[in-house]
This record gives sequence, structure tokens and C-alpha cells, in this order.
Amino acid sequence: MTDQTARTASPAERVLIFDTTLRDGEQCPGATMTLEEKLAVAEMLDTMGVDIIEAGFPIASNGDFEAVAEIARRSKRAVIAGLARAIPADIARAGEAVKFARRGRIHTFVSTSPIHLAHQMRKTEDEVVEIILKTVAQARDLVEDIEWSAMDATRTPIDYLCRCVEAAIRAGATTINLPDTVGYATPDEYRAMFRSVRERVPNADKAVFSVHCHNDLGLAVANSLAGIEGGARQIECTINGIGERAGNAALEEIVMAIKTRADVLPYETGIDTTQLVRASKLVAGATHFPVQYNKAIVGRNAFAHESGIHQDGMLKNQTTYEIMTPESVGVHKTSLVMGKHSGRAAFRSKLEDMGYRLSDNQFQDAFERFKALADRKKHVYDEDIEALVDENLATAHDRIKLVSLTVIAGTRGPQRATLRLDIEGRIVTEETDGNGPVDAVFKAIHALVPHEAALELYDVHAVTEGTDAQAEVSVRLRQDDRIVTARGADPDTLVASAKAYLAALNKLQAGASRLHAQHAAAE
Ligand SMILES: CC(=O)SCCNC(=O)CCNC(=O)[C@H](O)C(C)(C)COP(=O)(O)OP(=O)(O)OC[C@H]1O[C@@H](n2cnc3c(N)ncnc32)[C@H](O)[C@@H]1OP(=O)(O)O
Ligand SMILES: CC(C)C(=O)C(=O)O
Repeated sequence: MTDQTARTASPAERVLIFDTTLRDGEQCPGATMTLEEKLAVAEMLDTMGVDIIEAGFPIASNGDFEAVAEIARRSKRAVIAGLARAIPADIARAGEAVKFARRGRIHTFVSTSPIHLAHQMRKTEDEVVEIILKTVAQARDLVEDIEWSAMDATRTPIDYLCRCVEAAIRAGATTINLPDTVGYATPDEYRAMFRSVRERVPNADKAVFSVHCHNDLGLAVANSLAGIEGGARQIECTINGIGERAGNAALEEIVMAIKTRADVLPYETGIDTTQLVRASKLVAGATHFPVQYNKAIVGRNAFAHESGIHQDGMLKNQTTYEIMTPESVGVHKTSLVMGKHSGRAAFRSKLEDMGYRLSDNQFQDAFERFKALADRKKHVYDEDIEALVDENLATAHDRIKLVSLTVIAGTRGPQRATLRLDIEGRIVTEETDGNGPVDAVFKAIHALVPHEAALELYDVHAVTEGTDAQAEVSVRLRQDDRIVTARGADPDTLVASAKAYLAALNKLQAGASRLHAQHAAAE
């Protein structure tokens, strides 16, 4: 696909990607990961170009400490961060864990909003500023790279927020994070908050500003991008958007928004985007959190098209319905899913891919049967298409054709089949009881097409998986020394059985007429 986005004239500015899958991501109920799983995720993040990996909250447990320390030891290029409350013991423990890293960061945070000060911290504004000064300075004595976060920044009055930010930078913070802790902000507000703090805080130029957004109102990615427009240059996010409550901003969405809309977002990240789907699968597997099918970028439908008009467009040119290539995020290729919304263009292309070359009439016939099948079946697999096209080709010249079949089955018995056939253009009907539904169907066939052939084999199997899978029935008939085997497929096993039996009879009769013709020619 050609790049449809024109870059702006000014060079793109680098934005740092801070991944907190292993800390905030792991905080969501049920997402706990083992040490091995965390190490695998951290390795993936490091390889794909994440700038800072927040590996955990070392004071939280010995397991968390071990994970942060081990990730710190193993990281090849990313900065490794450990979280700490504004409490000396937390900071000391975080310092212990990240000291093994080539580049370690202590990320310390404290609440700044009136709600949190009154109800969680139970401290005054002045007391919190004192705590910031002391704890940031303590952290700075341990490592050079200090991030300070104002928990609940978006519900903090701007004057007090500026006072806290100024104090944190003065005490040695090198990154200032202003989180939307409860996912409350709108993009305009969040952008304006960064602009205002950066303009008003005198030492703001000494720190990198960071966004950290939660998705309670579904605005985490939009807010993160707005924060960047407001001057932040670090984005905190998680793979698949996992995180506290409704989650964090999704890394893959942010990175691809920046890459795809370079015309209006003149920034760049260091992420190898072709690793995004792999990372998503790894995290989904480790946390046992499935990725919703329609999830942007990494959902299994993100590059799948079922509707005929879209499939037609995609076959003509991928840019008609895709704004980025599947390859750019690590998906092998676009998939055109065959279903009841598909049209002729996609069906023809699918048949060609499967190696079929049909005449116009055969194609039209196969398409109608495909539509009828798709109406009844949730997923139409290649095997289903193969079964219906093969059957179509095999039955095109049949003398006897199935028109309809209704069967009454169940515990009350006897089972009854009402069968309607087209025999060389003549419509005939029969209603028969049987010892079971298949027996009733076969007896009805016998009544309408009297024959001497004996049933030697009746075999049923599913063409694909699922309860709506097509049944494929094989029937073998013997008449004198002639044996024929034929197949029939349908989501209804009894219809498939009737089709298979009739196909076998057609074969027998076609063979008999060929023999008859040969004898006549010989005489
Ligand atoms: C927005 C965020 O994501 S913040 C990170 C949230 N993540 C976690 O909490 C996961 C890990 N947490 C834990 O394992 C535990 O909560 C611990 C180890 C941190 C603390 O455990 P406990 O000592 O038993 O405290 P508990 O969890 O009951 O309460 C939290 C305490 O920390 C205080 N606190 C909360 N945030 C901060 C902060 N940033 N700085 C200082 N103190 C804080 C609370 O006021 C409360 O103190 P109190 O007991 O004096 O009232
Ligand atoms: C610790 C901070 C950064 C946080 O997770 C939040 O405010 O959501």
C-alpha cells in the first residue's frame, strides 16, 4: 500500500514510550503474571523499542521486587522503572530493585487533588509539598533518573498542581507525569492542563512531561495524544490497554495513530510496529485476558473484511478500506472473510485462490448455493466452499435432484420424511415412516426411485468445527457387480444424507446408461 499520509514540513519530534503493562496493567483484577511471564513480556517490550519499562511496584511484595530486579538485570536497552509511594521505605525498595539496570528509574507519586488529600492521604497541601521535596530528594540520591507523578492531577486545581510540579523538579525530578488517574478528563482539558503547567512553572524546561491516561470514559488514547499536543513528550500506556478498571491507553493504538496520522501528529516513537500483534498475543496469553475481536490494531477483525462492497474495494485497491497495512503491525495479510455479506467479487477471488476455474453458469450456481449456506451458517470456511462447489460440479448433470426434504424426528417416533424430487423435470413427492430419520429418508428415496442397489456404507463426518458445521455424508451402493460411492454435504445431516444417496443413485444410473449405450453401439 502506498503511504497515503503526507508528513508535515517540520521534522517529527520524538515521543518516549513508557510501558506500564507489568505495573498498572497487572493491577487489573485477574491479570497477575508469573515471574517467567513477566520476563517474557519485558523482553518483548525491550526488543520492540519501548523506551521505559515500568516493571512493577517493588514494595508491594517480594515477588514484585524480584521481578523488577530480574528485569533490570536482563534489560538490554530500555530504562527500567520501579514504582514507589512518597514513603521512604517504598523509595528505598524501588532503588534496590532498579539498581541492577543499565539505566534505572524510580517513579514516585503522591496525590495532589483535594479529594485525595482529604480522604486518602489525610494531609494538607503544605504537608504534601513537604513530602514531595523530601521523597524526590531521597530518590535522587539513589538514582539520577526520577519520575514524579501527581496522582489525580486532572482533578487538582491548577495553582496547586503548578506548586507541586515546581517542588518536584526543584528536588530533582527529571520526568513529571500528570496522570488522569480516574479517566475524568476530556482531550481539550488535558491538552490545556499541560500547556498551562509548562507555561507557568518556572523550571518546567528541566523536565520531560508525561501523560498517563485511564479509559473510564473511553478517552485514554485521545487524551494521551492531546497531552502530547500540550507539550508532553512521554506517553504511559499498556499493551492491549490493560490496566486499573477500564484500563490504560493502549500502546498499539497510540503508536499506530502517530505513525498513520503523521500529517496531523508530527511525532515519532522508537517502536518497531511490526511486533505489535506479537506483543498483544503474548500479553493476552500471559494475563488470560482475551483481546476483543474488534479491538483497534490487534483485534482479530482489525484487518478482516466480510461485507461484499468492502471486499470488492479491497480487491481493487487496499487503500479503499485500510488506513494502514496489516504487515505494518505484524499481521500476515488482510483477510476477506466469506459470509452472508460477501459479494461475487470476493467469492470469485476466493474460488480462484482455491484453484477453481468455473464457467459463468457454474459460478452463478455456486454463488447462490454459497449465499444460501452463509445464511444458515455462522462461519463459512474454505472446506465448506470446497464441499459445495465440488457437489455442484458433480451434480450438474444429475437425472435425479433433491427439491426439498422435511423430517420429523425425536423421541416420540415413528420418524417421518417428506421428500420431493425432480426426476428429469418431473416433480414427485413421497411421505414415509422409518426406523429413525435416516431410514425414513432412504425409504422415501426408494419409493420414488425404485432400485435393487444395496446400501453398503453410510458414513457421516463434520467438514469443519462447531455445531453449525456442514455434515459430509458418504454413501456406498452396490448393484450386481457395480459399486459406487458418493458424497453429500449440508449443515443438516439428513439433507446431506439424502444428497449422498441420490448422488450414488445418479452415478449408478449414469453408469448403467453408459453401459447400455456401449452395448447398443456394439450390436
Ligand atoms: C493510581 C495507582 O495506580 S497507584 C498504585 C496502586 N497499586 C497498588 O496499590 C498495588 C500495590 N499495592 C500494595 O501492594 C499495597 O497497597 C501496598 C504494599 C503498597 C501498601 O499496603 P498497606 O501498607 O497494607 O496499605 P494499604 O494498601 O492498606 O493502604 C495504602 C496506604 O498508602 C497510602 N498512600 C497511598 N498512596 C500514597 C502515596 N502516593 N504516597 C504515600 N502514601 C500513599 C494510603 O494513604 C494508605 O495509608 P494509610 O494506611 O496510612 O491510610
Ligand atoms: C501511579 C500513577 C502514575 C498512576 O498509575 C495513576 O495515577 O493512574
